[in-house]
Amino acid sequence: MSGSLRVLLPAASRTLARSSTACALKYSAAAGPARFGNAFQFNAVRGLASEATAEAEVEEVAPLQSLESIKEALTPEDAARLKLMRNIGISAHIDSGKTTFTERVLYYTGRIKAIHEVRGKDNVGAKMDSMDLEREKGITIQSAATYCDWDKVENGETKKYHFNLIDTPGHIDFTIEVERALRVLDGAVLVVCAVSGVQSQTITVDRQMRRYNVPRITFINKMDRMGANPWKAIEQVQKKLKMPAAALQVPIGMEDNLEGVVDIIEMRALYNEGSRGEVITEKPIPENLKDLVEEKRAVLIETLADVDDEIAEIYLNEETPTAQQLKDAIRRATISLKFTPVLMGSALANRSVQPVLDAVCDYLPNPSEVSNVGLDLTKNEAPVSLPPYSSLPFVGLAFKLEEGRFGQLTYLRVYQGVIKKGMTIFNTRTGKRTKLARLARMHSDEMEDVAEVHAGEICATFGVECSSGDTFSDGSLKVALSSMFVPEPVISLSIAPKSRDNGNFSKALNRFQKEDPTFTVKFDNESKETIISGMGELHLEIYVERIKREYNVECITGQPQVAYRESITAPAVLNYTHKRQSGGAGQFAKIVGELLPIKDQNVFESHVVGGKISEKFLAAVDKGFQEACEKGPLIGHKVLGAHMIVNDGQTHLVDSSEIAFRTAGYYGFRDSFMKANPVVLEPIMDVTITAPIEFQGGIIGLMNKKNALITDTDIGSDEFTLHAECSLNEMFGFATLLRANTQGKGEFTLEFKHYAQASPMLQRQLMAEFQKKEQAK
Ligand SMILES: Nc1nc2c(ncn2[C@@H]2O[C@H](COP(=O)(O)OP(=O)(O)OP(=O)(O)O)[C@@H](O)[C@H]2O)c(=O)[nH]1
Repeated sequence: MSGSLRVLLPAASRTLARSSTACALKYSAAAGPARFGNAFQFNAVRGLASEATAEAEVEEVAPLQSLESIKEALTPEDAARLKLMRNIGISAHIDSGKTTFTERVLYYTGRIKAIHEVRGKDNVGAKMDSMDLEREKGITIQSAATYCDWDKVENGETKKYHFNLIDTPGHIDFTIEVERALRVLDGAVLVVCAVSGVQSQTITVDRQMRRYNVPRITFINKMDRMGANPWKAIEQVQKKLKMPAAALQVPIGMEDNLEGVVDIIEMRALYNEGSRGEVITEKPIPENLKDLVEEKRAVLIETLADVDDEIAEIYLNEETPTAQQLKDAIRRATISLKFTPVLMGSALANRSVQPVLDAVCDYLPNPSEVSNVGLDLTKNEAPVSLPPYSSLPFVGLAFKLEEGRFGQLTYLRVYQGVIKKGMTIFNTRTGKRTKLARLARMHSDEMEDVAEVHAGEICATFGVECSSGDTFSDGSLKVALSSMFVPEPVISLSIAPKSRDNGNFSKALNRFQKEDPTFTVKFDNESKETIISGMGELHLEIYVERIKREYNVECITGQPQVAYRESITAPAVLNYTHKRQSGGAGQFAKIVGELLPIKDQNVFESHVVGGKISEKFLAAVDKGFQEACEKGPLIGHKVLGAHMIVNDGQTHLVDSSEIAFRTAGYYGFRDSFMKANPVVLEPIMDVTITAPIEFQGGIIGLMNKKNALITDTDIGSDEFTLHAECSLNEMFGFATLLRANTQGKGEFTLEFKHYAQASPMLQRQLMAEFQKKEQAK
């Protein structure tokens, strides 16, 4: 995937992405989940984080300031403020009920006065789905940020917790939104459907959360549905997500008769009463549930004993832990990513949402319990920790850009210090300074102006020139939180406005490109076409629709095209001389070396000794090589997997120049490439299809026809899920096909898996098409 970063990120982030990997092992798990500035570091340390979890005693990352000044920096007011703050996301498979759940959270916390359903009859739509398109399709496309306060009673005292909440989309095509949200969150609620259990997207978001070390609590929703089975869902969390999990509750009644839950830690029954379930009434545990409660409490203790030393000791001594001991252990194990506590209820039926809010306070970390790591740009990008204390200099990350009614809106997470209206902030990538005219806290598409925002918080600013992923400081620090993991676009299509462009078409493309790094736009000089690329058909379809609705520009689009890659399968000799003698100054450059296959990246290396070719000329060869990799010789697609080594060559005193060496790099590569057994690679996708059981045979037949490799099938009570690997090429138009074959009841997701060699027939066909196009020029 490194190729994607090289292509998609601005130059500064590129350097960070590469160099920071080297210091990845300076990782501290002991202090809680460490967040690195860069996803690649996560990949590098993920093994540590997920396998050894918090036991991994790795060197702690030093803070920017001295330890003494850090200690002094934490004022008692700040400590109290942070203790009551939670930055959380809500993630799940499509249609699990995230938006419905969030709507209840906003209602119960008093943030909104009425509940509107997703695709509800009142035509208002849920608060968090603010785009028209979202309300129409009933899906969440953009993540929306909001905040609310939750009054929690602790030992008879009411404490006001402050939540920053991000609703994230479930569709794989909008996966970058999920990645962005996770980067800035300290914890998450994973919503799982009580009937469907762990689904394909649950696994994807879980993987994303692991990448960003986000602790999570699990909420099993839709307990009011027929066939709801929380125990099966928990088993799936353990097996499919490979995460120790246990219920903290037992449902009172099921399906239509769901009344509330038994809290098996405090041993009390909690009933939702009132027309919106807003009143929680505590009662003794119903007689008929006592055995089940005992059984599930024992399971909870046993599961915790496996992941927490204190509970293990109590368990081995055959003692019973107290409620407080259990709570402390759950908190420790959840924050160190060793366990996920499971709660259950129904958002739609207004059952048992409030205990989830209590669990967020009890078990998810506050910003000071997550160690965030930045890179010190003045010290060779050495990792530095950024404690969320208000008295330290300001550092913030722009994690999302959005064109709002009031101009460009930039969402910021404040990692350190305080951001104030009127202050000048400094973009550590571009060096640009901006005076902050406005600062706001967002509530979906509405906002509330504020004068200052403290460390740990999320806010929005206006008119700040930047790209998504840029770091800001007050000017006294030069640190970068660096970029997020950016998946590579796998699909492209040509697009043109139906009538003459009055500027709106380009405006729309510029804006979407800036907001969404997985959406790219380029102009193909040869075909004179504008090409947009993205993560799937739906992803691009949504943008075409938004250009029409938001910019009033109807577009004509071409057939979707697969992003193929060209690669080599054997080593080849490099020996190329570029010589030109036509009047004026001549050109001369000779390079000798080899071309080798390498996995998932393109690398240029020089082994030239004794200054036979100067550094300047070698850099020019590298440029020529990179240029050639942009358009391969076979079918004009990007090259992936080429390692060019130059170990010898020749220069001419007068005729050698950078241009000459760049040309030699370009043509030398192409020449060797053709001798290195070249092949075309095509994207292979992970396909997950869910549909009612009666369609199983038909769908298997459909996938066999597409030469898909069926890797797994799961049969539920009324639905089945099929997992397969299939080339993207074969999956075009699958939405229509699946609809037709399942009476519109089937669903599927596609996720890029890897590149694999295309069949000889497809290669021949693509090459013939390319040659025809070249000849027609
Ligand atoms: N029976 C039942 N239906 C629910 C429940 N929660 C949500 N739903 C329904 O499930 C559907 C999907 O709910 P959403 O809240 O839009 O789900 P989502 O996860 O936000 O969906 P995306 O944004 O498309 O990913 C809607 O029709 C809801 O009314 C529940 O607790 N019980």
